[in-house]
Amino acid sequence: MPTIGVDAVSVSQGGSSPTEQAGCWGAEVRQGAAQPLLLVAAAALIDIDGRVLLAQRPEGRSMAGLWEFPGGKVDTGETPEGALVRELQEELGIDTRQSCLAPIAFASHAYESFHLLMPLYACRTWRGAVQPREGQSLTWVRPARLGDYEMPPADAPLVAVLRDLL
Ligand SMILES: Nc1nc2c([nH]c(=O)n2[C@H]2C[C@H](O)[C@@H](COP(=O)(O)OP(=O)(O)OP(=O)(O)O)O2)c(=O)[nH]1
Repeated sequence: MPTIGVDAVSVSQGGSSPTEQAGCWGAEVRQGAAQPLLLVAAAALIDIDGRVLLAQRPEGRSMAGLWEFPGGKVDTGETPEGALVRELQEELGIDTRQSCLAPIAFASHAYESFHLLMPLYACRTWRGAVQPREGQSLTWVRPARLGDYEMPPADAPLVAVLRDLL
């Protein structure tokens, strides 16, 4: 059986240069010099009614006003899961050390000054009551209504996965 070489595949894609190709989410697929990679861990907290928690990014931060999944940057020496447990305690006052943090999707998105790599974990149980510890607004959203909330561009694929999953 004949094999198809890489050249043949390139031709079938239209022959545009790699940096001009659009990804499946309309984002530019950058090759060559990469921006620094930023690792962020985020959670889809799911309540007993199947709603997902979104937090609004406060004034003074990048992308202020947009709704996001709770979480934050993974510090040096931390695992993504460890960082997430810490962030959920800091931001929401909940304890997820004994929780099942199930990886369900990840975002890989080129922002202007960094490339975001963000695993998303589903979490259905935690200790304590969810509270906005950092002055952020919080809302519980049915999966079908996630599209009503303006979120960072990196989150679009994650919303699609959640809608399918829940
Ligand atoms: N937690 C979280 N961050 C997200 C999401 N989508 C998305 O693009 N991000 C980006 C925004 C930030 O650049 C970065 C998370 O950083 P962070 O929350 O720990 O820190 P920060 O707001 O102080 O970030 P920054 O102002 O320095 O940009 O990931 C999301 O759904 N959840």
